[in-house]
Amino acid sequence: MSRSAPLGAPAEAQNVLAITPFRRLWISLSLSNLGDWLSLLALVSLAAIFTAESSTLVHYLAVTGVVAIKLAPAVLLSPLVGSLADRLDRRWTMVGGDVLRGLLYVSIPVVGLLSSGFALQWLLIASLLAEIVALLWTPARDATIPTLVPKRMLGQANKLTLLATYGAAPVAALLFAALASVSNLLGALVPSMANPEADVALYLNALTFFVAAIVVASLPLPKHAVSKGSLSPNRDANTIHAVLAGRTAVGSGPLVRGVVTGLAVTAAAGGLVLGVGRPHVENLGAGNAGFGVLVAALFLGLGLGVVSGPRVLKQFSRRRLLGLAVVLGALALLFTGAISDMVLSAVLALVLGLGAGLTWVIGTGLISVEVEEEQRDSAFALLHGTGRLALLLGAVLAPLAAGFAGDHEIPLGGPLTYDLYGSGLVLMAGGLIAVVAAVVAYRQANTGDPEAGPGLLPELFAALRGVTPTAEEEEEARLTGAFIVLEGGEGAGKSTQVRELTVWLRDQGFEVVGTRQPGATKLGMRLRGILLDRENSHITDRAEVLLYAADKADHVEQEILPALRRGAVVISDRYVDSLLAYQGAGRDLAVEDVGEISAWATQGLVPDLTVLLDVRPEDGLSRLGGPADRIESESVEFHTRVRKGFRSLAEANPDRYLVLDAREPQEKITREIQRRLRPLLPDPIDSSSEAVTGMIPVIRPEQEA
Ligand SMILES: Nc1ncnc2c1ncn2[C@@H]1O[C@H](COP(=O)(O)OP(=O)(O)O)[C@@H](O)[C@H]1O
Ligand SMILES: Cc1cn([C@H]2C[C@H](O)[C@@H](COP(=O)(O)OP(=O)(O)O)O2)c(=O)[nH]c1=O
Repeated sequence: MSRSAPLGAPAEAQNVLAITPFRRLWISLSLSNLGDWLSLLALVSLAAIFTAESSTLVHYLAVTGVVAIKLAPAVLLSPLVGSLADRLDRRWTMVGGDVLRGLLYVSIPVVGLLSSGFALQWLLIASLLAEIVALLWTPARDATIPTLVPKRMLGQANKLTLLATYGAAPVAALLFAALASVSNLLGALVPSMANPEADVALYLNALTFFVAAIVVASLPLPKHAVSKGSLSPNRDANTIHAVLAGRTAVGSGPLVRGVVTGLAVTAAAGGLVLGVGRPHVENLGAGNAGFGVLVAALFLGLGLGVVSGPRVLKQFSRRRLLGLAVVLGALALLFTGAISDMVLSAVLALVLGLGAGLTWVIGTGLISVEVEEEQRDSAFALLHGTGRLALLLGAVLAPLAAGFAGDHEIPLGGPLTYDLYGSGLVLMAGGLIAVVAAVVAYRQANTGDPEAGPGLLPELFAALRGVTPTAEEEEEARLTGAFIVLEGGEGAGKSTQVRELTVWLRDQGFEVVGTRQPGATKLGMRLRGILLDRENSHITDRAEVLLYAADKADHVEQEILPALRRGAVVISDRYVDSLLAYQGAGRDLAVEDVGEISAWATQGLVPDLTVLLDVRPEDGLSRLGGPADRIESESVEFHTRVRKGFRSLAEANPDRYLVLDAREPQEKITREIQRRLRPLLPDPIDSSSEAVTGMIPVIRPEQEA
């Protein structure tokens, strides 16, 4: 179906959480992730608290150090450690990893208590060790999921894992804010704690890891052969490699460049807020609670953007919306820096997260629809890689730059002064650069848009009023199903295969529409009656073309297009090739003329795959029972021309055809078609739901057990 988007996902009726081992693993993952995010906030806060008395530069540098240690290993080192992880037992890697991380996090406040001089150093060392352990733990987790969940439910399982990973962030941030707001109480209860909220966050964090370890230890995991083969680093996990390899995808047009630039801008903006957020809220007079709220707002906005993206302004150009989302994120960053108010900063962080989330879903959506299949994988790899690198660079460079810029008091004359802090300066400067880059991204994404409608504002107003810009655009956006056609001469076995495939696909949870031409609609039934009635031998060749074409027009508009818009898989017994072969080649009319008429009648809808069951007319006709209809009773020469017609159509377009010998046993033919169809069916992971940030490596669709 040349106009369509990728295939629709199977309607997943069952709930993957009903699988007990997966549910337990998922709970343990959610706990570990919650602990992980909590530790990021606690460590940044501790680093800020430990250096509160030091110079501004040291203060900011300590924050830089923690952020770099928490984020960099996952982005830069995962391929090296990932291949080592393949050689270890998964269960014990996860259990050991959780226990070790728990112990390391407990050790941070304990060492702080025993030797305050060594506290900051140990904090940095222990967090680095914990991150290295996490690098081994993540691939073990990723490889365990496919062993617990049937293949067809992997997509759902991966979405839930992503939810556990990123959904944990706002929960952890709010929890941290809550802890901070009761810190006086905590301090009074346990007077020996130097930094109550950060210490309690770390103890809680350790507890989540210990519980996660117990859950995983008791999981009934199937034994797996520990890989002893050569090291095989996962290409996608290596961010730098992915970015380098994906550069070729940039050549595929300004759209990819626009999406990559846009994501880099919003990811870096998010990184800036993570990086200088703690010192920034301190400058605004809010401590740890403010930092928790800021991070929670950022991630809530992100989640909101990802979830609402596909539904926002449905009738508005996706390319323009992408550009606007990037601009929105950049402006939010600029204002966060310029406005010294905690509540407004939190609202702006939410808007920034929203912009980043929208950029991510709209960008990935555009790439999966508009980038050629061969380029698509490298475009996604490039997108993931740049997003993660930009986030890391933003988060690490921001406190560094803020430290060098320093905090200043600008006299405004008289007793009035304006406090210009390094953190605010970095956010504003970053915001300015981001706005410029966002405008570039907007232009790139909208260069050469074949469907560019009226100007931005008229289209925006029209979309807000709910006016459809063009009927075509709307259709384009909505064809998400798959269209498969079976063709061939009389008695080739088409109806038999349509039946088999329908059952097979329904079993996998797809909505399937098995249909045929002519005669699938009310009008079609009447036309079929006229066309196949042997009494109607007077029908002229041209009239015959138009009658079959009328059936197709009705069928496409009333049945096929609505089903494809719903995301169904449509399998049709005969389509336009029958018209070209029977009326074009068979009747000896000009195939080009017949082609034009059928393209007009079918609104240009082309199948994703046409299976030609090739059969000699004598063999096919001999399989049929009952009296021959008007077409079946044509001469063998006519049917031989039809067969040639089909074969030359398939030869002219081998990518879109599967030609099979109809004399083969029926089951073998079914298997061959299934094999060809499988890669066309939806990927178990929905690419639009993949990770936007790089804290934890992107979950890969499938890994061999
Ligand atoms: N691969 C096959 N080998 C032998 N007979 C077959 C095969 N596929 C189908 N048939 C039989 O041939 C006849 C015609 O099949 P059918 O699917 O109705 O063909 P079509 O729809 O192409 O006219 C049926 O009796 C069917 O059982
Ligand atoms: C769809 C279509 C069918 N036909 C012919 C082929 C068939 O002989 C007839 C449809 O009959 P049908 O019984 O559906 O085919 P089969 O017997 O192979 O299952 O109409 C055309 O000539 N042009 C067309 O465009």
